[in-house]
Amino acid sequence: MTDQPTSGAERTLGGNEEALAKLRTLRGSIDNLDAALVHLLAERFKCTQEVGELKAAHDLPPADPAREADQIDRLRRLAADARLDPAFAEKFLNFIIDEVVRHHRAIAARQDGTTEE
Ligand SMILES: O=C(O)C(=O)C[C@]1(C(=O)O)C=C[C@@H](O)C=C1
Repeated sequence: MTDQPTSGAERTLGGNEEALAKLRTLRGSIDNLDAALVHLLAERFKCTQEVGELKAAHDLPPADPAREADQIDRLRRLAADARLDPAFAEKFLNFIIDEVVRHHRAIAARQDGTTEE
């Protein structure tokens, strides 16, 4: 017996038990991978929080474009090897770094006694 369908795609598959089972297995893996991504991002932001504090303490600028260029080159190569679209990998990294730089600016502003945001 199959559990009740829980989404539109599951309802559409209806009585196709084989396809339904495959979809559910794949979605289980996707959920595990999404959880891993959240945990990895949380660890990354813990590190960048410390970098932000270090930069503010030593009056370093929040962003380091040369470092970013190296990271983008490296990630694009890794993506290509992994058969992931390098343009997507670059966009994803830039999205994360933009958020990190926003945090760095807020840390620096707090340290200067000013309020940013
Ligand atoms: O390595 C740094 O200097 C950081 O602040 C971390 C980080 C990143 O998130 O990887 C963020 C901003 C910089 O422009 C470069 C890299």
